[in-house]
Amino acid sequence: MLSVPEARAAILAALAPRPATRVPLAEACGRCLSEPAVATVDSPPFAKAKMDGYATNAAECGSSHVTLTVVEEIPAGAVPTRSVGPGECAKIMTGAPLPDGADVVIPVECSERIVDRVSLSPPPAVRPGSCVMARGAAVRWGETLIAAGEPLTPAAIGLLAEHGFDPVAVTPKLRVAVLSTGDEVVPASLPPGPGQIRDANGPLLCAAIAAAGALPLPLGLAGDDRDALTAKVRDGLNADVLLISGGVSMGDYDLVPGVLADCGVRRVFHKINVKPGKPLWFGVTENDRGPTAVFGLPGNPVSSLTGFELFVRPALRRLGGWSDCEPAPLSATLTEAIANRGDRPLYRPVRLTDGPAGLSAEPVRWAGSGDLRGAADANGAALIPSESQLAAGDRVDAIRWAGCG
Ligand SMILES: Nc1nc2c(c(=O)[nH]1)N[C@H]1C(S)=C(S)[C@@H](COP(=O)(O)OP(=O)(O)OC[C@H]3O[C@@H](n4cnc5c(N)ncnc54)[C@H](O)[C@@H]3O)O[C@H]1N2
Ligand code: MOO
Repeated sequence: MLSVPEARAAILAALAPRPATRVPLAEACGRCLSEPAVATVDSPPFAKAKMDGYATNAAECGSSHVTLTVVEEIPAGAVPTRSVGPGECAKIMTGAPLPDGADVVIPVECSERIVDRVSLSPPPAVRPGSCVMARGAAVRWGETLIAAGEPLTPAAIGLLAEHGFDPVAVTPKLRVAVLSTGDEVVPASLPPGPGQIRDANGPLLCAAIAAAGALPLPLGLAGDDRDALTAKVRDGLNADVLLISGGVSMGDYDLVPGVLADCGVRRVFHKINVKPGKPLWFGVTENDRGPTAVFGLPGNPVSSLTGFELFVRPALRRLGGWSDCEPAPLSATLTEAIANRGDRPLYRPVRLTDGPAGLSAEPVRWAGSGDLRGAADANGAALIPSESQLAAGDRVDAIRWAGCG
């Protein structure tokens, strides 16, 4: 059986970033540029006033009182029509270009206007550049703004806008189909009959997909019937990724691996040495739309969630062109003793909290891979090695789940 790192490496090796698409900049947040963005202008493009006030030369500001002639007014958006010489200044608004001859702005609070002259009380130690943002202080033309493979943040979107990247070439928003299986499962909106349960995995996985910045495509439910399951799977293979929950283990009705093989999905691996999530199945297939990555996630809801965080999210990052696809490695201090008597490494739901002594991991009450109550109290998982007994204060590796603070 593959270890977690081996399984993740096999997934990342089997997948490649999707080809770029041009989208309006407003739709690009969270996605990756397909090539680096290079500055098209200096920023700011001209030396500009950082305060409303009077632009003049620092040489005029040597004494605590100085009276200057106001030669013009420069609102933001206007261009100075003349330079300022000795004994002169220009009234200027925040964001307006400095006139030639000026290298400081004295804030309006330090001034008293007398018709076309102004009496300034410059703050002590005014130096050239005071209250001025120099041309190119933030960015120089031609420098790399954002590398390919970095997910775009709101600030990055603003930076791209500043340099005219609209529309912008990014990896496409991934479409992720979600199918829940099992005769016992009914939609969450309906009352379950005897022996039945509501579908928790469909809504859980759709929420995790959305939190990962992809587009969930809910396919609903398929019972333990080979033909019905095959029809739904074929539908799901039109997406970039298909997630199927349930039916991947050893039971007589665990039809998923067989149906996927019938549908031409090439198995990369089945089963991982981890708890929860051991029976996870992963494969890929090619069709008219390009490759589809297929995950058979174990039916227990916390197994599906763990499988998503450990394997599906990195796969989405890989397809989305991220340069770093691995879950962020965290190290936390256990707040209480915890044992793993099993023979598989355990990703134990915990509450991760930042404190003065660093990150702590508090095990939540948890009854195992069917216990969503415990998982909902957690915001991540701590890795407890197989057959180990850890004490309060021991350090553990941890991961944070998406969408949890
Ligand atoms: N003989 C063996 N039995 C099992 C093994 C094994 O190695 N040998 N592995 C166990 C492990 S570990 C897990 S995890 C489960 C996963 O099995 P399946 O993926 O086949 O899932 P199901 O049997 O369909 O369901 C398991 C469990 O989860 C419930 N479930 C299923 N779908 C949903 C849903 N959409 N929402 C909420 N709950 C769901 C289902 O009713 C079962 O209780 O197999 C073990 N068995
Ligand atoms: O690995 Mo299963 O996922 O124990 O619950």
